[in-house]
Amino acid sequence: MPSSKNPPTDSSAAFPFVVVSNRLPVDRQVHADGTLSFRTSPGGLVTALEPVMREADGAWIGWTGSADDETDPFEHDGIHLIPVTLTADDVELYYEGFSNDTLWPLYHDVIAPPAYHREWWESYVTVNQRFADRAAAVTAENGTVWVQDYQLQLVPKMLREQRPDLTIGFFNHIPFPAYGIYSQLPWRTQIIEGLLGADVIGFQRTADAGNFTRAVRRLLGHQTKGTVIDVPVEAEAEVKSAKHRISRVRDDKLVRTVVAKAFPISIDAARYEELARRPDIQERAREIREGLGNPKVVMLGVDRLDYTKGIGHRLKAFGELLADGTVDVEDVTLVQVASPSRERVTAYQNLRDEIELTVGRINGDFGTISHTAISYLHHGYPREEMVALYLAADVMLVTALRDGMNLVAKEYVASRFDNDGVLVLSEFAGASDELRTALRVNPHDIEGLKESILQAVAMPKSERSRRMRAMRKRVQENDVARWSSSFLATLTTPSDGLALPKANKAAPVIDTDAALDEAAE
Ligand SMILES: O=P(O)(O)OC[C@H]1O[C@H](O[C@H]2O[C@H](CO)[C@@H](O)[C@H](O)[C@H]2O)[C@H](O)[C@@H](O)[C@@H]1O
Ligand SMILES: O=c1ccn([C@@H]2O[C@H](COP(=O)(O)OP(=O)(O)O)[C@@H](O)[C@H]2O)c(=O)[nH]1
Repeated sequence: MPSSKNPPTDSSAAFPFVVVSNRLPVDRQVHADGTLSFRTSPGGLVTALEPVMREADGAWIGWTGSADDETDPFEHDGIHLIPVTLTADDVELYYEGFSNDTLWPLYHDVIAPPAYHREWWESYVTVNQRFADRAAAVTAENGTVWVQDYQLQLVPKMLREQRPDLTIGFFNHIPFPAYGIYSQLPWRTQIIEGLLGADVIGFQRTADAGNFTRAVRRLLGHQTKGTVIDVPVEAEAEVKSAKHRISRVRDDKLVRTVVAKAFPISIDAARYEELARRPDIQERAREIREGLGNPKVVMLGVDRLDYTKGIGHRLKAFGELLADGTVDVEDVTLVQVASPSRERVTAYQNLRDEIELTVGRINGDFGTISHTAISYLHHGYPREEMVALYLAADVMLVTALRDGMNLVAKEYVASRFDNDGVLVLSEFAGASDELRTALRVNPHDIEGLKESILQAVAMPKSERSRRMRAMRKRVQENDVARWSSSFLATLTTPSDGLALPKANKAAPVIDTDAALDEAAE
């Protein structure tokens, strides 16, 4: 049932291509004097989708980041933005609760314990319906809707029920857990059914797609082959509208074919290199090093302050290196950007306390009047400053315990047009599938992490350059434009790459009108 918030926009505003994500790329802020300002929303989803949307003539549906904000649709940077209102209760139950205290820890291998509350689930259903209604109201006939991420997993099914004419894609930016973990979720079947409303479901890693497909088999018993899932067709409208994806399988059953496959996300690599080549940004990088007292080695960590990012493990390794004297505070400084995130969720508040206590202890124990061991920054910085930090850093530390992709790792590589710098990269971040010449680490193994940090600090220039060149090639070739075009190509040309079951091979596409007649007889 359509929800009352944000009633459908005028039908004249119909977009052939619509992206739906929890967050819009910017928070629109109205100041007391009536002036407006825009602040970039946190996180890699926005970093990745912004360039895609600037190229596409579509609309982006999402939340502005403030409770009870009833902002009308507006244009920003050439992108048409359509806000969805979240009340203070929605923020607490749907966003902070079910999305970030149930799904987030569950999907990140229960690093923190997920909480299961029925009222959070109810709010998740209500808010997903609101996003689906909004998309249904603004998308042109036979248009394409691309739904993003774990906050909106019910939207594909809800949207298909209202608008079977649409082509629907879904991309999951975070890991999809193994069935042994996923099966904890009291609403595990509803979520899988929600996702199967899409025609193509994208994941960061092949392992995530495999975990999802296994969950589909275990919970629903649907047939799967390779990346293709056969979903039995129930509604007549579905058959009539989605001809190209309907096929007949054994026993004359009609199925929709859904593709579940890895499409590793990336960044606008050329844009990062362009920024890194700017003289003012290079000057800023020099200033940063000077401000730190020109240490021999600058190490850098950049993360949302999130327990998945392994910031504590990184600090432990660095603290032990200082304690055992292998690293001298006069020579090596760690800059840790920990940008504020989900600050009302208890697990995030506890994490902040822990991290800040550890930083304080390490600085107190090892700092000198002229050198601080860790420069800790609890801020969110604009992209230009991020690039200056990347240029200033000899060693980049990405030690996530679990991470969908980690765009910071790719941004570091894209910015280092000088082919210098060493990336220490957790094997539990999606980026590690591609950046094979990084120093790959298991962040739980503190001894191994310490050894890798020492190896990075002492690495000869020729080896740094060889490793960085290989990673740069990969990031330049597989940039965000390639990510979106390969996803959208799979979405809009469904026969591409489909490993159809044997019974379908002779006639993968059927005459659906005739099939309906037959079914009616
Ligand atoms: O919107 P927030 O709750 O403030 O969180 C920010 C975003 O965090 C997550 O980002 C993920 O997407 C990145 C791009 O694909 C990926 O590199 C990273 O590994 C993920 O953690 C989240 O998935 C987004 O929905 C949030 O907007
Ligand atoms: O102060 C900051 C910290 C981070 N970021 C950006 O936030 C994104 C983080 O994405 P990532 O995939 O690494 O992790 P997520 O936060 O999405 O889990 C990257 O584009 C960073 O450059 C930023 O612009 N300013």
